[in-house]
Amino acid sequence: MQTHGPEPLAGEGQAGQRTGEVLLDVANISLRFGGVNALTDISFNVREHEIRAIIGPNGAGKSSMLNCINGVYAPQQGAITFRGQTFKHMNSRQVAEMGVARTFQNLALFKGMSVLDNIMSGRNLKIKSNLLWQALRIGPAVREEIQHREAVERIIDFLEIQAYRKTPVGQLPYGLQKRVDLGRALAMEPQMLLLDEPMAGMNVEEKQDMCRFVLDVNQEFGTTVVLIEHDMGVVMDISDRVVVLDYGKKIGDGTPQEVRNNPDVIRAYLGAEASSNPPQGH
Ligand SMILES: Nc1ncnc2c1ncn2[C@@H]1O[C@H](COP(=O)(O)OP(=O)(O)OP(=O)(O)O)[C@@H](O)[C@H]1O
Repeated sequence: MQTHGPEPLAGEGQAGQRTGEVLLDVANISLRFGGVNALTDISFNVREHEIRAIIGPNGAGKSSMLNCINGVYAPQQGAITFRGQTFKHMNSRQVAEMGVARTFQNLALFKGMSVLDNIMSGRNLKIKSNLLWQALRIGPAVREEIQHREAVERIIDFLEIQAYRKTPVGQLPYGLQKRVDLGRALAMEPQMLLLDEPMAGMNVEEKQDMCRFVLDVNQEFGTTVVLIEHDMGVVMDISDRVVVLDYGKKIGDGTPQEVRNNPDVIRAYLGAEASSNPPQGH
């Protein structure tokens, strides 16, 4: 398989001896919207168990990249290979079935439904019994429902949201809603989790909690994480490697330390009036 970017050997990730083989390989992706080149010839890879960040100024192409990976957008050029299987025209459901789950920048939860039911909705792909069995609550449907409920309860415990199990999601503070969104993605038991700005709009305490949960998911379940994040302190703290995009092009790729010292990256952030928020970390 073709690989890209600086190559730590398997097991040499920043966070210790835990990264493995290449799980996701993005090769020469280009995506256009009419006259806008959202992505131009982007290549990078993600290793098993890695936390890989995608950063860049506003409009750099980060969400577009995530949308290509999970089948929302079909790039005009390039190929994406997940677990050795290359997909060009795969839709979101097919990508999800392969083990890729995603959270969204703007929450896409069912606000009137309880925390429990929202997380349960993440199990849809895993429900095997047919609709008639489910409606009649007979046979395998009952056993299956018990299993799914147990899995959801484990996630609720893991995310420490037991007190809100029955609360309609719309009544929760924003930070907790983001946690429920993570829970719904985890309910798919994904091999790879795509997080689109998981800390956006959070206060310091909520960010610390979310960081802890992302690290715990990565370490306890071995889930590979790809995240878009604007908070450079968070990115520098929790990522093994970072891809930097600017105007749809890749301008940096490496460990947080390498990216922080990359003159192109510094220039892009300063140029994008982000001088108050260059990639310095804490
Ligand atoms: N569906 C679309 N139709 C037309 N243009 C789009 C579409 N999605 C993204 N773009 C354009 O592609 C470019 C990259 O946008 P994208 O949202 O991927 O950037 P981003 O790095 O995620 O930005 P932000 O940090 O502001 O969320 C922008 O110029 C944007 O206007």
